[in-house]
Amino acid sequence: MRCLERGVVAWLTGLPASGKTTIALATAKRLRSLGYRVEVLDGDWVRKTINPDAGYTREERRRHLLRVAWIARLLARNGVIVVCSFVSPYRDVRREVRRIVEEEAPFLEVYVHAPLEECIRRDPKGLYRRALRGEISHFTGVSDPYEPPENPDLVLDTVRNTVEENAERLAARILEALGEGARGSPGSGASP
Ligand SMILES: Nc1ncnc2c1ncn2[C@@H]1O[C@H](COP(=O)(O)OS(=O)(=O)O)[C@@H](OP(=O)(O)O)[C@H]1O
Ligand SMILES: Nc1ncnc2c1ncn2[C@@H]1O[C@H](COP(=O)(O)OP(=O)(O)O)[C@@H](O)[C@H]1O
Repeated sequence: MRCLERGVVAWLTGLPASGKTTIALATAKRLRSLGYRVEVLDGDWVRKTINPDAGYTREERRRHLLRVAWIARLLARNGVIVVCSFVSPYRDVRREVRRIVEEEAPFLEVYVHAPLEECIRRDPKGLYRRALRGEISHFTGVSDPYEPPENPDLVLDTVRNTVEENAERLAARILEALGEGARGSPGSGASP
């Protein structure tokens, strides 16, 4: 197991069904196989466990995401690589998240991109179908806005690229932020 003095937070933002969870898990698997300690904080999981009362109004999402930012910060300052996957649709809230994390650890904003029509086509949970019928209020992409990042650290296109290609790119970007070198080879800059 590699021991980093300080980790990093990679924050995946994108529409529902854009591929955030899938990429987060594939990236974590890849980094763990290289010996890094990785935590994935995912919207569905956090909403089931830590934040069971969080709803989807703007203010509820903001409170939910700022709590996650603090958890991610604590983990990262203790040497854990944290991959967060949240719709996190509002630019100003993502800015607040970055500010919280960057006081103690590097932060990467990662835009997981697929066009809305493709997300609607995938619809793995059937939520777009329900939202389009008017059964879910404040549904991102349908009845609530998604504000794309203006200056993301990385863009992952989930139509053109496979899950594995995107996971490889994200893992490489994370290792770069850690100063670990592109392939994370042993002895390439890990903290003593
Ligand atoms: N109204 C509404 N808007 C957006 N998403 C909704 C909504 N209601 C339920 N869901 C499902 O909840 C997942 C989003 O949770 P997040 O915590 O990532 O959202 S947020 O960052 O607080 O905006 C999101 O999961 P993902 O598909 O994994 O993104 C949806 O499946
Ligand atoms: N290149 C890709 N990257 C990620 N997901 C993809 C890709 N191609 C198809 N998918 C599918 O899209 C869906 C994305 O779902 P999920 O990862 O839960 O997205 P999100 O967490 O953004 O809601 C999954 O069913 C996944 O198999």
